[in-house]
Amino acid sequence: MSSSATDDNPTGSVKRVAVIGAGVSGLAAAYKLKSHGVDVTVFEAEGRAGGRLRSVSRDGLIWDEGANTMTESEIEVKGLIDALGLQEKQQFPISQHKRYIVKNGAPVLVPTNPAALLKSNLLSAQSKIQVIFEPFLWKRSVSSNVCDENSEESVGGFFQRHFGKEVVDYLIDPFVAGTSATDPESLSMRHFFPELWNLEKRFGSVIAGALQSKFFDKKEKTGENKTALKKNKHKRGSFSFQGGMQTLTDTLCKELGKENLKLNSKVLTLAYGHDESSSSPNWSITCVSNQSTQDIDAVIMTAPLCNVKDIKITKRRIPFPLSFLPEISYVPISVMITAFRKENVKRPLEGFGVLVPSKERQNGLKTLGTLFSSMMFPDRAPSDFYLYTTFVGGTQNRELAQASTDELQKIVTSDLRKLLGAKGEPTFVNHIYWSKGFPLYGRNYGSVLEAIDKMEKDLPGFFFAGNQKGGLSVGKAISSGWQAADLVISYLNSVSDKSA
Ligand SMILES: Cc1cc2nc3c(=O)[nH]c(=O)nc-3n(C[C@H](O)[C@H](O)[C@H](O)COP(=O)(O)OP(=O)(O)OC[C@H]3O[C@@H](n4cnc5c(N)ncnc54)[C@H](O)[C@@H]3O)c2cc1C
Ligand SMILES: C=Cc1c2[nH]c(c1C)Cc1[nH]c(c(CCC(=O)O)c1C)Cc1[nH]c(c(C)c1CCC(=O)O)Cc1[nH]c(c(C)c1C=C)C2
Repeated sequence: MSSSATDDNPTGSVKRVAVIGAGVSGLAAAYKLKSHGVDVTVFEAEGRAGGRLRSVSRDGLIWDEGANTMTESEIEVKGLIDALGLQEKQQFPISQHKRYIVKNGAPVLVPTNPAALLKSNLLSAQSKIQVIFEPFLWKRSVSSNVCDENSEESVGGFFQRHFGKEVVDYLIDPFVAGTSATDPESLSMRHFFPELWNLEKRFGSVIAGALQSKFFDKKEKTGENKTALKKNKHKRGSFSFQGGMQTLTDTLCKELGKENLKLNSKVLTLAYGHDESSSSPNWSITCVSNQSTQDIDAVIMTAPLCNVKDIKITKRRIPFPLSFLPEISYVPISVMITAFRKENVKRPLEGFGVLVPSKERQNGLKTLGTLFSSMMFPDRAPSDFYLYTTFVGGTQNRELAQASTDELQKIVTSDLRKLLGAKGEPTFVNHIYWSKGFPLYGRNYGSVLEAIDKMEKDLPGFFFAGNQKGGLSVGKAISSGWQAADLVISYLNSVSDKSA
């Protein structure tokens, strides 16, 4: 092992870290560790890197089979994109704020501000009044209003208390469908919207709390250069990259170097403990290809917990049973890519896409929603075609998620006919089925986080990252990888200090 003392590496012995999983969280963690002079190896079960970032380019079409867009909401994201020199490749969707929700069988433009919400016909007058009076009805002083701190209240229950059933049906329901393929009743408010959950605890009213905390944020931000904030205004909101989202993970792989990425290397065992050759305790890993890697100082795990359960872990040669890991529910989802000749789409909508509330199943609609992929990114299809990405299934219809391609094509084409006036059959179809698309942030999610904490506490140098800890989005996955790398760096420094 090479050794050279640097600021990042005072003891001179280069530390070795294993990252399990080459999805965006694992690659972000590995990139951060390598930037700090750590010898990092990423082990990936599949024959490709990227995980749920998977872009395809074929027949003049470019589409994403996993994540389609991301945002810069997390501070680590902008830094990473800048460090990778990807700003020039960022693609911001044309008219991305034009989003539609179906009401009474027809797409309605989603209002982008409170005034527009009050003018729109998405909500009835009664619901609008309930929204207007929420800040007054839910003042913190009326403590009976605020739910019990530890209750596992559902997202639907929380929003119905504050805003009524119609807001749940026509705003919250499509939002959670469009951001996690779930439904308001199956999600835990505390775990899926932790910020709003805390706003109610602090302020009572969600609206009053959001305004005040946004106000505080603004006050804190006055120190920042206001023009810089304005300059970056267009940077807010969703974006992708030229070639699709996988451009991000491909770039991370390039920076990491082929020699540090082991594909087709599903990790089977993790062993922690002393071995003869090393002075300090460390980890060893065996993979499906019978490769064994010794003398590892720390491990970052980004594989889904359902896969972690299959890994044999030992601690000082004693089995470390994972029976305490709770059952995690995953959300199945099918993604169907379709292309139609423009002359065969009578009512094309401009913008980001359309969401179908579960209430609209009564109008015969069966999909969760459709992204207007070539409207957002015109270079993704020939100029005389529209490209769409439609989502089917989720917790609202697990069976439909695993329907056949032919059956799904019928369902998707029928919905696009109703919503966009699509005629005939698509000229191109591609179907991807994710059996475990998303971890479900359900009401038992506290036990999942406790189990993750227990592993990190009981296994020295073992850290979790990924979309099961801290949120589903690409940005949150990057942030969790970044934070795990920081924890590893601190851990390695503390181990070095002890042995110095
Ligand atoms: C259909 C779909 C659409 C989405 N759309 C969006 C979107 O528009 N915007 C957004 O922000 N987010 C979106 N997401 C969510 C986002 O893509 C994911 O949450 C995020 O990419 C997860 O990254 P990750 O690194 O945590 O996990 P993953 O990408 O799942 O990576 C985990 C990796 O671990 C590997 N692995 C598993 N077990 C082992 C093992 N034993 N040994 C070695 N490797 C192993 C897997 O093969 C995988 O490559 C979407 C997700 C899906 C499924
Ligand atoms: C119709 C179903 C889905 C669509 N995209 C996804 C599903 C299940 C997957 C998905 N999309 C986003 C995320 C990240 C969520 C997060 O926590 O940030 C995931 C897992 C991005 C996203 N999609 C929508 C919103 C509001 C967001 C958050 C970021 C942003 O504001 O862009 C809504 C939305 N999703 C879909 C459509 C058609 C749509 C709105 C019209 C497709």
